[in-house]
Amino acid sequence: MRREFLWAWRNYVERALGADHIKPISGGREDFFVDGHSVGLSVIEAVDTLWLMEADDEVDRALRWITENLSFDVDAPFQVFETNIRMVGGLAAAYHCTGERRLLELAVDCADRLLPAFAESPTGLPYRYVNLATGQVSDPETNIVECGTYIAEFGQLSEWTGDGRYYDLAKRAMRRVFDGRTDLGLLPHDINAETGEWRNRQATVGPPGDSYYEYLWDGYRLFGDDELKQWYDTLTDAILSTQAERYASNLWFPQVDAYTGEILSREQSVLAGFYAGLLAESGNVEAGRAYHDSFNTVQNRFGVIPTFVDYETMAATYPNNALRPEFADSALSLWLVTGDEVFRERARTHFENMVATSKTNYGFASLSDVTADPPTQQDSCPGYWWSEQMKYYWLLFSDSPRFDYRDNYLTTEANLLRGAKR
Ligand SMILES: O=C1NC[C@H](CO)[C@@H](O)[C@@H]1O
Ligand SMILES: [Ca+2]
Repeated sequence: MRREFLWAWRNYVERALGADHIKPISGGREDFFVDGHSVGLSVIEAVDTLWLMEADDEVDRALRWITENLSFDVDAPFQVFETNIRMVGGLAAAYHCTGERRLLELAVDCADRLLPAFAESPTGLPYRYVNLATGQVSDPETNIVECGTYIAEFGQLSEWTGDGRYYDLAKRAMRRVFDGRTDLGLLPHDINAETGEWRNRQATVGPPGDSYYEYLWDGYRLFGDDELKQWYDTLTDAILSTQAERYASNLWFPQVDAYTGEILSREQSVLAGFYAGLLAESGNVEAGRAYHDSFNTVQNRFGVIPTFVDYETMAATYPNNALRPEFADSALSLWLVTGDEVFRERARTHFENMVATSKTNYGFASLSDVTADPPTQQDSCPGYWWSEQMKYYWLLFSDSPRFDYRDNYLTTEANLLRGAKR
């Protein structure tokens, strides 16, 4: 795992250093946040993984690029949610691992440029975009993930700086979402930031519902906020009692109408696989195990889990897979909670199948069709690959001396905010 990661890293450094993404087939460069202007996303995503792998010369090289090149003074709209979980979170994790103060300053600078999206909103639900140079906000047509996935990173900044603004703004948005729950205790997923009105009826544990639930629990775990736990418990009780479905002896979470509970779709997103780990972390171990078992059935059937599978037919309704990490994410969480070797076996298969299907000339490629023989590749490697699955595999198999296996925390982008042992 370490050899594969460092091989891909060295190719990135040689061919695309500073680009948000490397194009792993052609060796080219690709922008993520803003067309025509990269901010070194893959460097920021890779730092804590390199550190945990004890590749300290590469950590130094990454820090050198960041301190010499990274600036958020960019006159363009950045997506608030993605900028937080990737850039604020990545810099915060790099600071947690290395203690390099400049990284904290950059994380705070980035977060400060995101704040107008919250402060300008009449409801406290953040706009989706903000211009990092001018503070101009845009797009109120948002969802509960992009409104409620900040408290881990923002709360950590409040703790480190003593400025409670970050935590308060993140929590205010989460409260507004929670206050909109239906009589069934379920949440639709699309919402208008200016009016607070729901824009749809469908509830999902997949995107764009997923990390709202994740961060309610994480905010409680990280900062001891019992109110967040109450909100999490209320919503999770409703999901387990109303949304869960046992089908062909597997546990699934179909999309349902938040007001009536009627099943709207039996498609499951590969991203929903994170939920198995969250359930286990929050005390619902059997449900977490059962949901991971369900996705393991899909991994065994396809080799690489398709972006969407219909669990009634077990057909891939959307056959691509952009190197999605969630099955490995929840395998690590379940292994940390239960110690059960089965989760390491499943993660090993996930790793081996990824290498067999995604490895290409200069790195690892997203797949356009996992059902093709062999699966077809796309010339793109997402930033989360550097932060997520390679870190999950490493932690599962390395017994890293730099990671506190008993007391730790990884964000939804696998940024390490607790548990680095320097
Ligand atoms: O929470 C997230 N959602 C989408 C990406 C991984 O699929 C990643 O950015 C992160 O894990
Ligand atoms: Ca995630």
